[in-house]
Amino acid sequence: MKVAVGNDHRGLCVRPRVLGLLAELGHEVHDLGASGPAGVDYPDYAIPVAEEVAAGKADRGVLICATGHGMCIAANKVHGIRAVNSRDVIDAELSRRHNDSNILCLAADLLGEDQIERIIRAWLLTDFEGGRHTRRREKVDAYEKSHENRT
Ligand SMILES: O=C(CO)[C@H](O)[C@H](O)COP(=O)(O)O
Repeated sequence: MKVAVGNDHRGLCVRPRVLGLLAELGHEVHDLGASGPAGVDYPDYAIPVAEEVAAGKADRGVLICATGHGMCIAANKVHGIRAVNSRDVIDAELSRRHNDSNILCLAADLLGEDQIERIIRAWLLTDFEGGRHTRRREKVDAYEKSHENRT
């Protein structure tokens, strides 16, 4: 898969491990993250990654900040994005199986690197189950579509 990755200054510490893991797993990585320790603003990284995923230029996105919350909030403003902030493997798997999440947000301050690696591996390997979950996802999509271009 093509995976777009972004981090702010607080996600910088886990960036090498995440980029290395994705490459090791054979994914094509587009790194859009901050590369230095200077304080930056998470929307400047979340939105470009989300736009790549929404446009189909990337299949999935991974975003890392201190808590994962800011990245998740910002990414979900982009139409077509279903970003989740996962703290464990089961949570990440369920977000794929039930919600077809297309961006995974991670908390560098709250998760160890090993846990982050386990979460990413599981999330990338888990498929959307479809069925009743498709109907629910389509209701979200329909709401989003009906509110496009509203000011
Ligand atoms: O987790 C985050 C957003 O959800 C940011 O990484 C965090 O808020 C950055 O904080 P600071 O400017 O104090 O380093």
